[in-house]
Amino acid sequence: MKIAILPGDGIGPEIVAEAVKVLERLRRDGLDVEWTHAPIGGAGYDAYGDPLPASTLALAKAADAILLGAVGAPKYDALPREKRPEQGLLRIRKELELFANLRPALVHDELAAASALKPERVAGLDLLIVRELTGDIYFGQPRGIRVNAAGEREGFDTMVYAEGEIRRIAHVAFQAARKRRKQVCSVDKANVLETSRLWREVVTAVGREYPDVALTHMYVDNAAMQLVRNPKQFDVILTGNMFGDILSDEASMLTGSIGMLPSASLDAHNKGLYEPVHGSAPDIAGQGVANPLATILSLAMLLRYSLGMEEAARRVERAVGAVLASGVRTADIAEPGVKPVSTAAMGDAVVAAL
Ligand SMILES: NC(=O)c1ccc[n+]([C@@H]2O[C@H](COP(=O)([O-])OP(=O)(O)OC[C@H]3O[C@@H](n4cnc5c(N)ncnc54)[C@H](O)[C@@H]3O)[C@@H](O)[C@H]2O)c1
Ligand SMILES: CC(C)[C@H](C(=O)O)[C@@H](O)C(=O)O
Ligand SMILES: [Mg+2]
Repeated sequence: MKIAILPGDGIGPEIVAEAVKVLERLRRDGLDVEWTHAPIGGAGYDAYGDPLPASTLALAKAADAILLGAVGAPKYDALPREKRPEQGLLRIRKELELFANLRPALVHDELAAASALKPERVAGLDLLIVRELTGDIYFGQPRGIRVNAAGEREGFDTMVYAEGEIRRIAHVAFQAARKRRKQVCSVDKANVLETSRLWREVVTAVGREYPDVALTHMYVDNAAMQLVRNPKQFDVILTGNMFGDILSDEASMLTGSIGMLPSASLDAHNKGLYEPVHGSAPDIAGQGVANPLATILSLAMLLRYSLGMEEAARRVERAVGAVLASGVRTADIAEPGVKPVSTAAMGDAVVAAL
């Protein structure tokens, strides 16, 4: 099995190095995997003048799965849009048709005290955000900055969803719910947006094919509030690209830190790109303090969904659980009075637990 490793920018290379340590350990134990590194984002721009170099895309297409760190850094902010690091990520998602973004928010008991909420509100929390990833206002045309009739510049984007795009992501959510607690909450803004009215209609129709799964609908503003008020009411949250982006960062704080949240972005055949939900964290990049667990847990998802190596995936997740139980903490999840360890020490602890 071949994995393309795309570290990216900022803390990306630091956290990905720890996931690679885990892979090295698994390979020593007989796992049949090999991997190749390639630049993406700002690193791609620096090397080839393109945030998604053709060689990186070719490597990603040829691989069985992709592990990505994060992209983006302030030094690229002034570049035209197509040269900016984030475009590398958006393009690889689109090129590989990775329309299904799974973002599980799971509270490890040991971290309940680190949650933004009271421990009893989040203890045992296990929700899954199913975010559509290749449509919505992220990709809709037209978009740009133009001069309006008053002679003023105005920015505009287009929010658009085709029925087929809604239908296929809805199926992913209902199928996921079948393996869980059989509840889907579809999140939209159907009281205001036409896109959302169609979204609700199509999701409702797909829901009829899953009579064993309970479907509810919620407006996104209410969902943002309910996630904080009573997150355990949710099993699977199904939503579009932009709402899912925002709600998943919010959900991360229920688990203690954004440094804990992994993700899988899958195509129709479970080929996937795996990455932490967080970004390149320029404020802490280069300091060796970032939490690598979201990336290591993304590797576990990669082993499970794209390589079919369920036992190896569980082994990695158990190792992370054991490390948390032993009290090892990076700064983002350290309780008051606990001396945090470095990124590398956290990776070493996971390898040792393996
Ligand atoms: N998937 C991605 O590659 C991705 C995702 C989000 C943002 N970005 C990009 O990253 C850059 C920075 O964006 P931002 O600051 O809004 O979001 P961010 O997620 O990078 O950082 C937000 C905050 O969370 C902290 N944080 C993030 N990951 C952490 C980790 N593993 N351990 C400890 N703390 C962590 C950061 O230090 C920062 O304080 C931007 O260029 C943005 O476009 C990329
Ligand atoms: C960097 C950005 C393009 C990306 C997104 O908005 O999808 C990020 O925030 C994410 O959550 O993966
Ligand atoms: Mg995001």
